[in-house]
Amino acid sequence: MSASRQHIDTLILPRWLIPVAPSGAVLEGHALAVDGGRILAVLPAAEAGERFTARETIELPRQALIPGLINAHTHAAMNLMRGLADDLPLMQWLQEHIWPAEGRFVSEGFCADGVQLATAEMLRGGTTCFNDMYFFPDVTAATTARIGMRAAIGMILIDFPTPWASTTEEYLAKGQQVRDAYRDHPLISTNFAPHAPYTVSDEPLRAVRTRADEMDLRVHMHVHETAFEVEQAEQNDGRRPLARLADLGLVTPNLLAVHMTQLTDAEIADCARAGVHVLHSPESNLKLASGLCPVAKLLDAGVNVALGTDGAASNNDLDMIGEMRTAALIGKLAAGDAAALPAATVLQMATLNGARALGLDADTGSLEPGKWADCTAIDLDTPETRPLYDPVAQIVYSSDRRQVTDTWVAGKRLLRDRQLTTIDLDDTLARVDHWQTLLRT
Ligand SMILES: CSC[C@H]1O[C@@H](n2cnc3c(O)ncnc32)[C@H](O)[C@@H]1O
Ligand SMILES: [Zn+2]
Repeated sequence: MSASRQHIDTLILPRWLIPVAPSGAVLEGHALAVDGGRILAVLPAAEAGERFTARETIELPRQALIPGLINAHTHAAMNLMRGLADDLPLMQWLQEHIWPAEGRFVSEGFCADGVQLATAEMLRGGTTCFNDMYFFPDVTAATTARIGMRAAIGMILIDFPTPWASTTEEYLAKGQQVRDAYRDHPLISTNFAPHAPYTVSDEPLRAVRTRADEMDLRVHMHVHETAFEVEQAEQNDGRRPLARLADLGLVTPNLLAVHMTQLTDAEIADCARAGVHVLHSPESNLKLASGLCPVAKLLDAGVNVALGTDGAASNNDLDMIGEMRTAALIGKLAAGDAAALPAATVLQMATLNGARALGLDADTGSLEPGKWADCTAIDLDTPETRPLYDPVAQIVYSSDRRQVTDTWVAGKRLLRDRQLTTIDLDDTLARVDHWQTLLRT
């Protein structure tokens, strides 16, 4: 009998298996079969016993297994600036605090240590993939690949000199080097990341548009974050930033527009027609009092909306479970409709929609055969999450990131029973202490 069974790497047997796609069903008594880092099958546990023998069988009798969460917008290394400048509006926060600190302290070492802290936080919170926009993207990519997490790395661009590059040509050339170094890497992908309409002028944006079209790469950018941004653009340029981006040929299915708190109904329809993806960061929008993204309207119009935390200096955490709860609650308020953004929709925003935005949905974002085994186990057998009528509602509305017990990326268990397997936490925190002492001066 066993001779006819296929020998595979891993069988995971959770109490609830929530694949997100092809259907939003919650499966009980099912198994996830993993081999070579990829999902081989999602099938009834009894059938799994008949079809497979596994090198490792992992029983998770208290847990729900979901696709790994995808943090679709962050600045990972900014974890070292968590709490550095709070309770300020965006432009004062950036101009008076964050940009001066970045000019003084951001370096290869800062980014390596900041990314190590951020990946530790994300893996402990069930996130398996993040989309990053920050200086030294080469360091972010190398650190993330060493740890074994998945990331989309932004080839950043901004009109002023920074510790990473000085001129448009240098930003683009150094970005291209990162792209070349990680071409075909199983964990690292790249995109263009011009900072925002108010910090990148037309010529560099034309260069991005040409290259993004040629390479079919995403363009990740903060857009319509605040009313001030839109008003300033109207005064200075006579157009709203989105209209300027459209004139530059950037409003396409490759645009990943972050924030989008200021949108007319006509702009929502334009985004839907153009296939723009919106990366929603509700907690950063709340903390900086930037505005409300009309998520329900965007979803109703057919826009793909994914979820991200933004950086830890404006959130102040990289907690995607908390972000789901906030997105659901604020989404209902913004829509004036308690039925808007139900839990299953928000879970999809934090998983499959993120993968779609990043162009990674053939590889991750749901628990389907052929995709990488990027998944997260959440203990729902706790006083805080009982009684349990609906596991998806319980994850979004009642659970906490500390209930995440295990996280896998490409079949590798990076968090095992709450212990990180590829990150030395003591070393990470010692490095954080060093930066805290420096930044405090
Ligand atoms: C060019 S690297 C990224 C750049 O963006 C800054 N940043 C972080 N969060 C935000 C935000 O919410 N809006 C605008 N800019 C942001 C970060 O500090 C870096 O300078
Ligand atoms: Zn941001």
